[in-house]
Amino acid sequence: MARLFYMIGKSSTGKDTIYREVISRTDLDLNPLVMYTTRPIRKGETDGKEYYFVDENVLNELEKEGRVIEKRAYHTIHGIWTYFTVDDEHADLNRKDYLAIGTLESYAQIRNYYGEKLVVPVYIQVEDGLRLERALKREKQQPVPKYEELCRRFLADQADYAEEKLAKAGIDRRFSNDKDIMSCVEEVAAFIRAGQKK
Ligand SMILES: Nc1ncnc2c1ncn2[C@@H]1O[C@H](COP(=O)(O)OP(=O)(O)OP(=O)(O)O)[C@@H](O)[C@H]1O
Repeated sequence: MARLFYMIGKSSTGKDTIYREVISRTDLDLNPLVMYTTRPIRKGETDGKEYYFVDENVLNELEKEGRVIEKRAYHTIHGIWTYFTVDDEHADLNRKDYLAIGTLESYAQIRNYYGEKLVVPVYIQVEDGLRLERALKREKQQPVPKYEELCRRFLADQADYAEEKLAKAGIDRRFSNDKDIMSCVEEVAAFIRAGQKK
């Protein structure tokens, strides 16, 4: 049976980094399920890789066509950034295994859309102080660091990933990325491999 391994976690827990490592493991044969966003592209990102970077008009068109599975809008200090998943020609969930990154909320909606058996959550966590340090270091490397946005996201994450919400969504397994990134990658890869055999 095909599966969608859905990676979630607060900002700067290492999801993108772990995602890149895990998806490159040819033995796992995972396909990317790339989401869409209206947020501006960051330095080092590629359209169609981390996200499809589109504008509001494209989002409105896709919604009219009934192809938006889930969407979430963030009221940032730079305007509204919408992240969304589209039932498009890239998703062949009947035959292939996929790896995606999303939020706890989008996970719940995707699971409702595709079903519990198909969507497997992979929750990444990092101790908050360490996570804030990593977020700041990453932001400093941007041409125009957006520190207010970093703080907003940090605080929003505390509410979005509250323990009761994790419990309600049925997240019982956690992958810690407090230490060396590769040990977390190995743990996630082993979990996916075991899930593929079930
Ligand atoms: N184990 C680790 N040790 C040290 N630094 C790490 C580790 N894992 C990730 N990082 C660094 O932490 C920063 C955040 O990682 P990354 O961008 O992958 O997080 P993310 O969860 O995808 O964040 P966001 O959701 O905000 O996009 C990056 O600069 C990354 O290089």
